Amino acid sequence: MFVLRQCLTLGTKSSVRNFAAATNLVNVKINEDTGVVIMELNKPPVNSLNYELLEAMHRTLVKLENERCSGMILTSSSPNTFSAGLDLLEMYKPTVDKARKFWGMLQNTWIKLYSAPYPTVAAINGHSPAGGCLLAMSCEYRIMVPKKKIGLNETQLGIVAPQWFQDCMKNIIGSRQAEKALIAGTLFSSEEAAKIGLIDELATDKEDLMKKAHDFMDEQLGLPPLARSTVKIGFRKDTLNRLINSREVDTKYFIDFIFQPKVQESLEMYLQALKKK
Ligand SMILES: CC/C=C\C/C=C\C/C=C\CCC/C=C/C(=O)SCCNC(=O)CCNC(=O)[C@H](O)C(C)(C)COP(=O)(O)OP(=O)(O)OC[C@H]1O[C@@H](n2cnc3c(N)ncnc32)[C@H](O)[C@@H]1OP(=O)(O)O
Repeated sequence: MFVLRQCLTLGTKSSVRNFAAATNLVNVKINEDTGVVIMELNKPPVNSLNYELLEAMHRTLVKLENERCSGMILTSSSPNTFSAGLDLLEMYKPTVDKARKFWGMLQNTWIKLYSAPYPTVAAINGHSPAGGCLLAMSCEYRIMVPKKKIGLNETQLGIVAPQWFQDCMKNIIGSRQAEKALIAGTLFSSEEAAKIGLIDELATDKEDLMKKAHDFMDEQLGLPPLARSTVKIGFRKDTLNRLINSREVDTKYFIDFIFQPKVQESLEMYLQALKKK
């Protein structure tokens, strides 16, 4: 399979097609021979997840349902960051309507990504805090370059990782480790994340990252797809249903929380600190 992949990558015949996207916020390429898709987040400088980026991801995930997609590798075009998490400007002094629309799109995107029947790999080529970590945790397998940071650091910002973010972490590293990490808002180095199982593999560099992502994909493509996806969804259904059955309550928590003056103050201070860096 590896030889086949090399031929497809290096061969003269171009079997890779750009997947028509209505925006350049995501670059999507599908290998027409293998059906493997690479979705690259492309919102410089740090892929902060605003409504438009989430909508572009969601639209792509919906489109992939009608394509011969056998698997998806999620990565980023930024040299240093996989995703900086939710765009803080979506939470800082929004209108209620804007906040509601934003949160709804985040929920939609997560539900699609978490429940994708095909194998999904996060090729984490840079920092991946908070919502960035959520995206990575929603994939089935995580590979990361060295010396970057990943984790749910919301507490450090004076905000709270929603239940479904927390559930994703618990499912990966276990309840005790997750509780400690969530309370402290720990950002782990790539190396620490590998030790506790938050990521599955460390890559040596970006080239090795993509090679390892394709290796994982090759292994998965050798499995009977229906059996594979049935087991996957079986493992994920409780976490999915917990949000699906409480979307409205979850949105209300989000809105009530971010509109508190103390939370707005924390966000303002954090945004200023980021700008001053
Ligand atoms: C049980 C639960 C019950 C109830 C819960 C109820 C409610 C929940 C309520 C809220 C939930 C919210 C959940 C939130 C999730 C999130 O994802 S919040 C976002 C957290 N993200 C971060 O903390 C990361 C911040 N960014 C960084 O640390 C760094 O930028 C980086 C390490 C990612 C990259 O570093 P550099 O390469 O050095 O880049 P710069 O820092 O210089 O940044 C460049 C540029 O981008 C701006 N920026 C960075 N991150 C963000 C962001 N997340 N949003 C918006 N903008 C961002 C930064 O300010 C710089 O801007 P300029 O100075 O160039 O204008």
